[in-house]
Amino acid sequence: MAQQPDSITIALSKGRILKETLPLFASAGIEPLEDIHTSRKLIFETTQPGVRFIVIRAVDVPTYVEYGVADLGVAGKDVLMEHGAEEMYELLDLNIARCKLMTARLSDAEPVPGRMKVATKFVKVAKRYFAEQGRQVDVIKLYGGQELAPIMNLADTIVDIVDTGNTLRANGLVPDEHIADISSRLVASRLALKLKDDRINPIVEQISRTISEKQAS
Ligand SMILES: Nc1ncnc2c1ncn2[C@@H]1O[C@H](COP(=O)(O)OP(=O)(O)OP(=O)(O)O)[C@@H](O)[C@H]1O
Ligand SMILES: O=P(O)(O)OC[C@H]1O[C@H](OP(=O)(O)OP(=O)(O)O)[C@H](O)[C@@H]1O
Repeated sequence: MAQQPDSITIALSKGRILKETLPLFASAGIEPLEDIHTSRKLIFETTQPGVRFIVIRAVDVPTYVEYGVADLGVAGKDVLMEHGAEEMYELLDLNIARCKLMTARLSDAEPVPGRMKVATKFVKVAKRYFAEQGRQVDVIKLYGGQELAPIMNLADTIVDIVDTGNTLRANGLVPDEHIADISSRLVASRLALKLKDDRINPIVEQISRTISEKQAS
């Protein structure tokens, strides 16, 4: 379904941040016409004519936005850092899904002489981080459950999201180095900001007000 010139498409990450994202758009008068959590659909018309949501995997949000297929998108800063943020602008810190991107290792791990093996979903972020430190590493790509890698001796260290630290503790790991503070961001395509700013600005301003009110309460 091609985009109408005056329509707005908003790419939402399904998964853990969807539930916290929807009230922010609802405050700007944008609510899905169907239950987004139970439907198998990927496109949802909303209460605002010409504004629709697409609901996709978190890692795919930057792709839809950078190609200008989605005008706006919501994704974690971790996902944006890993993808690279060309052709898009970060408009707002939504202050949801706050966590940290960290390295972690087995609590009884000895220091690694020479090249370190790092397991992670965040290959580019990890390579950049260790390169900046002048440390030699081999990065091993995993798609989840990174905490298993040091236990199984697949890697010496992981780069992963840490929130409560429960997953690390449950697996005998400890957080080590802090790479970045993470939260979800509202991003816009460069094209949409040029061509549709009159439709986008009121949405962004209202969500920004809602975030400020939430922070103040
Ligand atoms: N434990 C956590 N606590 C708080 N925020 C988190 C946590 N884990 C991930 N996040 C944030 O929420 C975003 C979405 O996480 P989610 O688990 O839904 O996606 P994902 O694991 O990247 O996607 P998928 O399930 O499609 O592989 C992440 O990009 C990150 O910014
Ligand atoms: O510090 P905690 O509160 O325990 O949260 C951190 C965990 O949450 C995320 O996992 P997710 O549930 O997304 O699974 P994943 O292993 O597929 O990434 C992340 O990858 C950690 O494993």
